[in-house]
Order: sequence, then structure tokens, then C-alpha cells
Amino acid sequence: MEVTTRAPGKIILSGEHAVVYGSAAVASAIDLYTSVTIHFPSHIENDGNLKLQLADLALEFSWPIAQVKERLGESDAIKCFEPSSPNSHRATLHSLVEQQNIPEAKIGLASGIEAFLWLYTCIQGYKPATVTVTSQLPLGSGLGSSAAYCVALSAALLTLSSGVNLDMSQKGWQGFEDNELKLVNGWAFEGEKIIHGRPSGIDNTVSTYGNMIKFKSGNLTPIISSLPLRVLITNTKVGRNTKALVAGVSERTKRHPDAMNCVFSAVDSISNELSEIIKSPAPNNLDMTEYEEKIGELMEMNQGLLQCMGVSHATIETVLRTTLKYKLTSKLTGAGGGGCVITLLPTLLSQTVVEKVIAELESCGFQNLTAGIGGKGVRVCFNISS
Ligand SMILES: Nc1ncnc2c1ncn2[C@@H]1O[C@H](COP(=O)(O)OP(=O)(O)O)[C@@H](O)[C@H]1O
Ligand SMILES: C[C@@](O)(CCOP(=O)(O)O)CC(=O)O
Ligand SMILES: [Mg+2]
Repeated sequence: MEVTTRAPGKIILSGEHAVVYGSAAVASAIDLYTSVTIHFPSHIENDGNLKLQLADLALEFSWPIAQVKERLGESDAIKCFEPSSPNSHRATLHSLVEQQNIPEAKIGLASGIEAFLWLYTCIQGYKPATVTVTSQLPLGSGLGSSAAYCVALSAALLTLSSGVNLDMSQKGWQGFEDNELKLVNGWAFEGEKIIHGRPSGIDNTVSTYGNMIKFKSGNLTPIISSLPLRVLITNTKVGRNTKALVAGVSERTKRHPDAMNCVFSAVDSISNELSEIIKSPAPNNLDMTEYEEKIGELMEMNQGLLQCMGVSHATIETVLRTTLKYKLTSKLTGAGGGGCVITLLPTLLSQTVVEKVIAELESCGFQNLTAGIGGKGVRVCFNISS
């Protein structure tokens, strides 16, 4: 029996970081995915190991499942219906990952592997399996790879548990019921906590449900856009990790609580206004420029406030300056500190200009990604022949 799931990455149009403090944020799924395949071995294949293969990185981690059980402790209770945090098991997870000798240059993976062990053992218990992960998303770049990974993992694990009831004979990708999505999202949030420390939940929520959403204090409101928005994604290729950046904002907030609360409140207003504009009836051609200028202006204001939070970076500023030469507005997306920048591409912008901007950004050493925005959330596909 084999199952494959895929979950999308995301862009945040407004509100990153402030959303951790209860401000509204607007995010959209993108059509770049992380996929997870779980294979339970046949009797002959069974070597008693739990394996995690990170196919794109050509890395494999393996644990004798009996050892994992001995270290994490036995429990007969079915836990899959109750997303939970590792708390007192955190040190054990850490040592199970430490014994794998992760290459120093890839040490950021450690928290992702801890999240894997936690989600796997809580939802599946102590069964040997091979879990393979592939991703179209750059890791640690602000496009929500950690959330897509946690959502795809949770969905695959739950599909093979009593938490989800799907038609296994159906061919191709299929979606989940609402109560199943809620469970997938709940477990993915627990995984995100292991990776991020203090996630708001926006990334796992948009990866689970897809489309465009407004998110505030754990609640999502779908945004039906009256017009397809076009953005260019630029990866500065400067690595960073969300946990450290979120911790940096928290330190600044402790030092300057009043000023930072004003910043978060301004971001809340920006996200609310942005979501109203995106939802408003499609403008006619004459009003189109005004509509897009308003969106661009709000993005520009949000970028200024992200600078106030201390999460911009010299490379991000270079992207802003470069795109501004073409009168285009950009802002960082995700945690910042490097990572990705989004640039709004107005409807009337010619392809020639887009190509010039891309060429100039690439000459600075950046990489451009094209992605459709607002697609479906997590999906599952069965491969019953294996
Ligand atoms: N495909 C993957 N395989 C293993 N770990 C992953 C994968 N995708 C994400 N992760 C985990 O998430 C971390 C990156 O998350 P984060 O710093 O939040 O950046 P982002 O979510 O913006 O990509 C990685 O260092 C790793 O621990
Ligand atoms: C900075 C933040 O708002 C988004 C982080 O996104 P990413 O991990 O950089 O893709 C944190 C959060 O909301 O949990
Ligand atoms: Mg992340």
C-alpha cells in the first residue's frame, strides 16, 4: 500500500510577522508543491526500520523502529484525533535526530526531521515504513516549505490511519472532507511549532485549504479575488531561518513594546484594506490602473513596516531598487532576512518589460520563479498496486 500527498507553498501579500501578534494577514497558495509518499513494506521488504528519504537532497535517515519505540515510550492510545506537542519528548526527538549525523551545511533540516518523527509516531505509532519527500519549493526561502512539508506529511499519515476515510479505488488526485482538513491542519501546526518555535498558523492553513485567505488570530476567511493577481517571485538565494527571524522580532517587541504594537496595528489595517480591495468587484479597464496602484501602495507600506521590524536585508533592498526602476512595487514575503521577494505585475505591463526586469534581477545573482497563485490546497493520490 502506498499513498502520495502534495501540499502547496504560499506567498504572503501582507502581514507576515505581525500575524504572529494577532494582526490580519493575506496569503495565497502557489502552484509549487511538496510531495510525500508513504510506503509500508511487505513482509519480505520489512527490515524493521523507519526511513525518511529526502529525495531532492539525496539524503536518507533511518531508525530501527524498536529503538524509536523504546526511546519515546509505548502508548496504546490512538492519538491521531488529537494533535499534540512533544513537550517532554523534545530532548528524545533531538537525540534521535542527532544520531543521524546530518551534514553541518544541512543542519537546518534537524528540526524538520524532529517534526517528522513526532508526526509519524503520534499518527502511525511504531510501524516500519519508507517515507519519501520531494519538493518544488526552495527550502528556507519564505515560500512556506516548512508548512507544505508538515501539511503533506500529516495528510499522508492521516490517510493511512483511522483519522481519514477516503475512496482508495479512486484514481488521480482527490481532496479531503472539511473535518479531515481540520485534523490535517491541526497536526501540521504542531509540526510547524517544532520547526518555527512560534508560528501563527497562516502557512499551514493556506497550504491545507489553498486559494487566497485572510488570516487573523487562528481564523481564516476565504478571499475570492475578482481579478487574477500576477506576481513575480525573486529568490535572493540568501538562506535564513524563520525561527531566528521570528525570535528577532520578539526581542525587538520586548525592547519597544509601544512602538512595535503601533507597527502591528498598522499592518492589521493594511491587510484588512488589501483584502477588501481584492474582493471588490472587478474594475473596468479604466479603473484597473487605480486598483493595481492601491494594491501596490499597500504592499509598499507593508514593506516599510517590515523594515521597522528589522527583517529586511541588503539583497531585498537591491530587488526593491531594481524593480522600482521599472516603476514596479515589491515587498519581501515570508520571514524575510533574505529569502524571496514578490513584485506586483500590473495587467497592462508588457512581456518585454517583464523580461527586462527578470534579466536585470538575474544579473544580480537572483533567481526568478514563476508560479500561479490561488490554487488548491492539500490533495492525495492512492497507488494501490504497490
Ligand atoms: N522538503 C523538506 N524536507 C525536509 N525538511 C523540510 C522540507 N521543507 C522544509 N523543511 C524544514 O523546514 C525548514 C525551513 O523552514 P523555514 O525556515 O520556516 O522556511 P520556509 O518555510 O520559508 O521555507 C527546513 O530547514 C527544514 O527543517
Ligand atoms: C514570519 C511568518 O509570519 C511567516 C513565515 O513564513 P516562512 O516560514 O518564511 O515561509 C511567521 C508565521 O506567521 O508563523
Ligand atoms: Mg516556514
